[in-house]
Amino acid sequence: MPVIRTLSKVAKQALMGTPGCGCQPLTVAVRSISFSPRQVTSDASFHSVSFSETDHPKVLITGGLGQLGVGLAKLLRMRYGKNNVILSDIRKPPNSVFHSGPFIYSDILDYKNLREIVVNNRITWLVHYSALLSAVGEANVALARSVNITGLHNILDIAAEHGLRLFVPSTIGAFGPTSPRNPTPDLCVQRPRTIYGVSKVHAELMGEYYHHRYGLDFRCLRYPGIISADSTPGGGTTDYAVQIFHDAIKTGKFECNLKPDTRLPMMYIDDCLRATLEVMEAPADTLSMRTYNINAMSFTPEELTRELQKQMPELEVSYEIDPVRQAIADSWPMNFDDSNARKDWGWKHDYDLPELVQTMLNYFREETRMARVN
Ligand SMILES: NC(=O)c1ccc[n+]([C@@H]2O[C@H](COP(=O)([O-])OP(=O)(O)OC[C@H]3O[C@@H](n4cnc5c(N)ncnc54)[C@H](O)[C@@H]3O)[C@@H](O)[C@H]2O)c1
Ligand SMILES: C[C@@H](O)[C@H](N)C(=O)O
Repeated sequence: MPVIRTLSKVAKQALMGTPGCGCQPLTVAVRSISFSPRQVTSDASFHSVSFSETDHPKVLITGGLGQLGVGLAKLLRMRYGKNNVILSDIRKPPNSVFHSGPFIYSDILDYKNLREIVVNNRITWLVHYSALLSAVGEANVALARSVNITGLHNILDIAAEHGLRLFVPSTIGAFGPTSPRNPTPDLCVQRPRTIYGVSKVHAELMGEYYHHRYGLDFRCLRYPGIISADSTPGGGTTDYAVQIFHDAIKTGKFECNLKPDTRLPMMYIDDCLRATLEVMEAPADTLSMRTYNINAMSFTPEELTRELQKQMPELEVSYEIDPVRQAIADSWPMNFDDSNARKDWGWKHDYDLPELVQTMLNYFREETRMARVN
């Protein structure tokens, strides 16, 4: 009974806020009475690992076989050692991925399995990449709701129980038609019209709530559309900007599913992965917020085509608009204001449109050359 009374007092303080003091004292109060978001058995705290800044973190990446996970694992393994970064997914990994470092099956909807992986591998950082993206999410709302929302709840509880540092990416898709679109600041109206966007706003808010309520070290970046050469996108609205390179090299022709003047924020994968590493390593006291926009460039299909045609004048682009993707794109930011990330933890992108196009073409040309040699 006294515990319940103390808890409700703590909860009341959390809701009302304490003038002149930050969230830290509340966090300490909550932890000192061992209040965790989900009922846990007593052995859970025995297995939890405290991460000292001088140690290497032990990282688990969920949804790691998508467009971004393998590249992130490579970057983190270079920094923390091969065996300190575990990739996981529900799909079978290709040989090259399986032999490049630890891989494990993990379905984020299976709470016990997740917990077992975190405990047995003494995980200290969790990068939560599993999700259904915007276009596939609209095609399967029930599954998107389950993976993106129920799965996130499992991740938050596991991370809070085991004192993990948790990274969850958000997206330009977390904004909607009533948000300011050019530029979109960190804090503004967020009323997305896709299940993907709704689930990502939910993730931002839940992560920040767990941070204030339970002291969870939650970190979140809103990624723009990510462009990569050696991995394929998983069904998003910005995928055209990757597909155009494949088709340009293979056939010299591309059919674009967005209108020529659809402007969206975009980023080369190396910038995205480096930003993720940098925000994960940033000292907590540099983070004035827990969810940041990050930006690099912003372009339309027409502008991307023109940049490509500087090197491939024969490239032909036609337009066959997909109404679902177009409606999504028309509700998203055109430009992202990432001044807080630049100010707080020194975010700076390396790739603008010309460097992006050059790097992508170099990759595909080299791949074609190698294929001819073999
Ligand atoms: N790629 C982008 O342009 C972009 C932009 C903004 C944000 N993001 C975010 O970054 C993260 C990674 O994006 P991505 O492009 O690699 O996504 P992706 O769609 O390519 O990969 C997602 C992975 O999640 C896995 N998955 C699905 N259900 C699962 C489950 N139940 N348990 C475990 N794994 C499951 C899939 O098998 C897939 O490999 C996502 O959260 C996405 O929202 C991506
Ligand atoms: C923008 C991002 O979240 C993803 N590439 C999508 O289009 O759905």
